Amino acid sequence: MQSRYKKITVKIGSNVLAKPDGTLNVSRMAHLVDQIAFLHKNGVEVVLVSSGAVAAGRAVLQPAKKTDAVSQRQLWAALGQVKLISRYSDFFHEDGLVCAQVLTTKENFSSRGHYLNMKNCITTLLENKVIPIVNENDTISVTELMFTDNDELSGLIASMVDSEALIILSNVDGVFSAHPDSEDAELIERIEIQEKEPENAISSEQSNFGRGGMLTKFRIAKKVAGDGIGVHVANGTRENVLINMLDTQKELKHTFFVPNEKSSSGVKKWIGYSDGFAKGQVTVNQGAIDALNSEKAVSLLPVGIVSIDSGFKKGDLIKIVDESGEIVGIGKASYNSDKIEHEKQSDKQKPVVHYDYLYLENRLNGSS
Ligand SMILES: Nc1ncnc2c1ncn2[C@@H]1O[C@H](COP(=O)(O)OP(=O)(O)O)[C@@H](O)[C@H]1O
Ligand SMILES: N[C@@H](CCC(=O)OP(=O)(O)O)C(=O)O
Repeated sequence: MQSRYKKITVKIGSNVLAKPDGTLNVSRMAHLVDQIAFLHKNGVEVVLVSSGAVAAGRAVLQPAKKTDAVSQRQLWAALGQVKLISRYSDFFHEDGLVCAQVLTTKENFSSRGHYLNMKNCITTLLENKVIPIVNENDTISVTELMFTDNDELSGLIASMVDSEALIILSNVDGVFSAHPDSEDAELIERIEIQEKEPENAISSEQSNFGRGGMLTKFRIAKKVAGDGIGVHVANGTRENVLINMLDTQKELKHTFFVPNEKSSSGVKKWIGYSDGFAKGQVTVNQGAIDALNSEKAVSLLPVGIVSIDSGFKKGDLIKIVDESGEIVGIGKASYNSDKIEHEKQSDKQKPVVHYDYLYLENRLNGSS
């Protein structure tokens, strides 16, 4: 088989792995594992991000007494992750492969040190021909510390390991022009990163077992494609979906988010996905926005800052917003916010955020 890619991240959604009664669809799991093993034997490195722990745990037992939603989820995830990974381990073993479990939390992405440790672990597994299976550590990730869903996590992982493509498998053929159940819904086969979100076409409601829904897939796919990684959203319940997608001789109906031509550097990618951990915020004027988004490598100078919305220290991540509050980018502060006014008086202003530590939301024209 001639493969389109040599390194991919595959995300399998809860809806792909759960049967209507919530129990694990083991035959589907086995089929997906067989496809991954086939790709692996054809020289494709695969990182798997798999949901399904909560769905698998739900089928194991019901709580003995009335339990709040968070405790119930922790119970099911803790029970279900064991079932999930042991099934994967058995199926990969049958195909002559070894898999490993990587559990993570959103907080692990906030520290550059933890981020690099995780990257090193996954890279080492890949070098040893092991299939890493990543999931959120649902037992400790609760409420505000959670990823929106595993789509967000898969985007972070794809970017972290420098995948050529991210493949998001759900229970629909891709992104539709309206809810897939409605009569006039059509599959959108190609989405450019400049395209606006069809907010009213994509309902935010989730399917039976999913967490984030199609809207989060759309948002994360655009962000990942902006970093130069092609994103495919396809139906994981279809036979041979992964092989048909990767084989250059085959065609598969699905949605493809066209990647930006240039990719961002490692540190910029990490900064780009860490907006939830920003400590400070500055508002910038239109002149600064135009300069930052130009073809040139431009750092953020104090002169473009209209206001300091929340103070920060040297080394903190800060959000950069426009005058209507829209996010322009995120960067690492070169000095404390209380120095900005003093710097503004200087003939040779030092950048508040150096270009090398600046991640722009609008990376449409090949700029990074
Ligand atoms: N415009 C749309 N195109 C495709 N799917 C949509 C759209 N609007 C809503 N959805 C729903 O999004 C669901 C998939 O998201 P989600 O529930 O998070 O699944 P998963 O568990 O695979 O991550 C689909 O089952 C579908 O019903
Ligand atoms: N970590 C959870 C995944 C929840 C989740 O994000 O599900 P999905 O919307 O299917 O990606 C689990 O394993 O059940």
